[in-house]
Amino acid sequence: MSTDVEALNNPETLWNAETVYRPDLFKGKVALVSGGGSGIGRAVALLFARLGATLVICGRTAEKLEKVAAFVRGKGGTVLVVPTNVREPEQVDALYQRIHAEFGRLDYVVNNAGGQFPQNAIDYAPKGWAAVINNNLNGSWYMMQRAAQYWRDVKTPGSIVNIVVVTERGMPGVAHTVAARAGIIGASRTVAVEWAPLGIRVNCVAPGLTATEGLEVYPPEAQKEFPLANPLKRPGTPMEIAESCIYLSASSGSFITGEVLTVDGGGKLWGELWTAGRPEYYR
Ligand SMILES: CCCCCCC/C=C/C(=O)SCCNC(=O)CCNC(=O)[C@H](O)C(C)(C)COP(=O)(O)OP(=O)(O)OC[C@H]1O[C@@H](n2cnc3c(N)ncnc32)[C@H](O)[C@@H]1OP(=O)(O)O
Ligand SMILES: NC(=O)C1=CN([C@@H]2O[C@H](COP(=O)(O)OP(=O)(O)OC[C@H]3O[C@@H](n4cnc5c(N)ncnc54)[C@H](OP(=O)(O)O)[C@@H]3O)[C@@H](O)[C@H]2O)C=CC1
Repeated sequence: MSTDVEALNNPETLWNAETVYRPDLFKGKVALVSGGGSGIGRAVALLFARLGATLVICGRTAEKLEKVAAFVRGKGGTVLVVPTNVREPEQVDALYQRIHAEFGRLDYVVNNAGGQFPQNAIDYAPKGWAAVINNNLNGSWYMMQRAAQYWRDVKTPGSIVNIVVVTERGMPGVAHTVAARAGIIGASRTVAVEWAPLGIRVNCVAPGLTATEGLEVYPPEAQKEFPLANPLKRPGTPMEIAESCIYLSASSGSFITGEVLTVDGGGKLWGELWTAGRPEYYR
């Protein structure tokens, strides 16, 4: 892939990238981004911070989070780092308690933490299936349910954006994650109705192939075919996904709930993604 993944994910580049949003959009607001230490999550976190939000980032690896935090603090922003494994409900609970103790409010959650490995579904070990479901269905659910409980208890409105994958045509090589994300999309549509009386909006962003360091887990034969992923014949950028998350979180999204915003360069209409390599039959 000729795309310069490192440059597109460089914090300074992201911080200075053009954005359609005004600098004080989130002044006085608090935003939580899971998986904020790398890739899409870092881009979303940096954009929230740039637009004036107080930022909370979580993920399993403290060092990655601290690097992002140091960068934002260097720009004058306020950041709280809470290392958290979203698969552990007690850790998720402690995260929300900490946010309340530090800031006394929370306005936006972008539920981005997640991941999977490419393998033909017929070969999944039960432990592998369970790990991906735990990460992407259970972990995302704990994060969104706890956010809703928080907003119910403090009686303030809130917005959740769940990062999922494009599920319409499935995606060979990652059936486990497609199953998990389809579950989150279904849950989001359902709780969008249940939680509307609480002033809580719940939406999803479904990125297509996006240029992050996370793509390194895919085999070279899959990477070679990345330009076939969509009619624009390029990966999306972390900034493009970040701006779509801001669109749904901010007042631009105030009449949108239970929706899935697909940001995939048209990939669900035309494109091929063989994440574990293309089988002979389809050559
Ligand atoms: C072609 C491009 C695709 C574009 C679009 C696709 C949509 C999404 C793209 C992205 O998400 S990009 C990147 C996002 N980041 C990641 O995916 C992070 C990397 N992945 C992981 O960290 C792991 O896959 C994980 C399983 C999610 C981590 O969970 P955990 O730490 O619990 O797992 P492990 O202990 O490592 O493994 C548990 C279990 O899982 C099986 N397994 C893990 N890796 C593989 C593998 N490479 N191949 C086959 N099986 C695997 C295995 O059963 C493991 O158990 P043990 O064998 O270790 O006992
Ligand atoms: N890049 C792409 O093409 C696409 C990505 N996505 C999704 O977007 C999201 C971001 O991916 P991307 O930025 O590309 O890849 P990354 O691997 O860079 O991001 C995943 C982030 O999630 C964190 N994370 C993973 N598991 C957990 C966990 N159990 N608890 C807390 N944090 C966790 C990771 O941090 P740590 O390991 O330190 O915990 C990491 O920061 C993922 O959900 C991914 O599946 C969806 C479609 C396409």
